[in-house]
Parts: sequence; C-alpha cells; structure tokens
Amino acid sequence: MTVLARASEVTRRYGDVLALDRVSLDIRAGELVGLLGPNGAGKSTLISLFAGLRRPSSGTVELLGGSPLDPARRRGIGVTPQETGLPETLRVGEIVDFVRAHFPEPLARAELLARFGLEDLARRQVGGLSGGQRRRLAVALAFVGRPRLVFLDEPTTGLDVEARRTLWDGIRSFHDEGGTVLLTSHYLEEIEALAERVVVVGHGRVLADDTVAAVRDVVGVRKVSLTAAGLPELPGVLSAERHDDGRVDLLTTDPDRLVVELVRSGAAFSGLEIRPTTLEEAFLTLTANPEEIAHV
Ligand SMILES: Nc1ncnc2c1ncn2[C@@H]1O[C@H](COP(=O)(O)OP(=O)(O)OP(=O)(O)O)[C@@H](O)[C@H]1O
Repeated sequence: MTVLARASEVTRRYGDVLALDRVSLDIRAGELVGLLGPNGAGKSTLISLFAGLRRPSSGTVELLGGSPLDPARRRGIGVTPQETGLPETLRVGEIVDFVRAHFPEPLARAELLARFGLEDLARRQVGGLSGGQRRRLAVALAFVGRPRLVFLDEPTTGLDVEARRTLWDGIRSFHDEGGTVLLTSHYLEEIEALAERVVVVGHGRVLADDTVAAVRDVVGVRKVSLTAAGLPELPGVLSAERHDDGRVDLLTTDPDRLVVELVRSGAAFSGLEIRPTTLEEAFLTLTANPEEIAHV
C-alpha cells in the first residue's frame, strides 16, 4: 500500500527537552490512524514535522513521496492544529471561500458546511460562534482542498456529545471515500470509534502500533469486578478501586490466578465479573510502564 507519510528514526529536541526519540512510523493510503498518548508525549510535535511546520533534529520525514517542506506536497494535506485563530469579523462562508481560493479543486462551500453540520452558520460572523462551533469550522477547513491526507490534533476537544458525533461523521465520510487521516485524541472512545490502527506514544517513543484490539491484548489487562466488604492482599493486582456501592474493580494480567487466590483466602464476595479492559485502561497501563512493553 502507498505510504503517504513516513517518519524514519526521527528525533526532535527543544533545547534540553527530548520531544521525540527515534520515532519511525508509516501512514498508508486509506488508513485512519489514532495517535494516543498523555500530555507531552510528542503527538503535536510529530504532526508538525509531518506537516512541514518544523524540522526533525535528526532522522527523516517524508510527505507524499517528498519533503514536507515542499509547498506542492503540503497542498495535498489538510491540518487542524490544537489551537487555531480565525478572523473574528469574517463570516463562516467567507472564511470557507478564502481557504477554498488556495486550492485548485476545492469542495463546494455548501457541501463542506453540510458535511460538518455548519450549514445554518454560513452567514454568521466567527466572533459570534460558540467555542464548539469554531472548533467544528477549524476542523472542516482541513478538508476544503480535497486533501489526500488530513492531520487533526485533538479535533473534538471541548465539544459536546452531539457536536463530537457530527465531526466524527464528517471525518468518517472522508475516510469512506478513500481519505487518509491521522488524528490525536485524549478521548479514548474517539480512537475506538474512528480508528482501525492505534499508535501509542509516551515519553517521545512509539510504545505500540497495532489494531485497537491488539493493543489491548498486548497489555493483557483484565478487570475483575466483585462485591465484597473487605479483601485480603491479592497477588498480581495492578490497581484496585472501591466504589460507593461496595463493588471493587481489580486490574490484573492474570485473572485466573487472582480468582483462585481470592477463593483460597476465604473472603466473602458476590457478583464476580471478568472482562477485558477498555482502551483507556490499557493505555494507562502502557504509558505507566513503558519498560514492560519495550518488546512491542
Ligand atoms: N516549542 C516548544 N518549546 C519547548 N518545548 C516544547 C515545544 N513544543 C513542545 N515542547 C515540549 O515537547 C514535549 C512534547 O510536546 P507535544 O506538544 O508534542 O506533546 P503532545 O503529546 O502533543 O501533548 P498534548 O497532549 O499535551 O498536546 C513536551 O515536553 C513539551 O513541553
């Protein structure tokens, strides 16, 4: 499959801060990739390198078969950074037209606005939009030029559930038509809802690069949930959380052993359930213990 963006052994420093540490990553045509990692992991830095906004300290970055610094290559991508500033006095439709003017075959204004649920706002000044409406507009603008590849840095931060779903639909329809997307998110449900592939970054390194299901399997953490008044110390518990209703959630990589030890301890319990962890739980485990998954 065609590689649209490639980072090879990329390191990026800001003074003494090592933001990316020998990162290698391919984004192939037609993929929808979720980039997941805690604050400061290096996600935004990686996007800025792919988009040609910064250069790596060492290693190489390719975009659409050439240098990301080449304006012709950059015209083939769309980017929405984490923060955007749009002129307050322009109307939504005017901004869309302004951006459209930079591309040879832009999407029609009405089509773009409809895709992102903005059709009723075309005549509204940007200064009068809510934060969520501005964010939807900023994301929509990445799609104006019919890009081959779109980079979205936390596209739905600050959006309510409905606005988030509208944006997801817009991103999905682009992907369904063959578009390629790399998005970062702190909303783990967003990665699960949209992405087929998840790249987990932490401390400037790629910790895992696989399907959402495989990343969960790599971690292999299961949640053992039960109701008990009190529990003895049990082996292999990564974390324990007690809820107000008396239920206790225990995270472990070896639920069989945990249950055997629980029964052996003679502690009274009821309502035992064992289930896979959510991506969020897997993610927290991955980023908390990078040395444990160095083999991934
Ligand atoms: N311009 C800069 N000058 C100095 N340090 C920077 C700069 N930009 C980023 N950093 C540092 O580089 C590291 C990676 O930052 P980056 O913004 O890429 O992380 P991130 O994963 O996008 O985080 P977040 O989820 O908070 O957006 C952090 O330690 C950050 O403080």
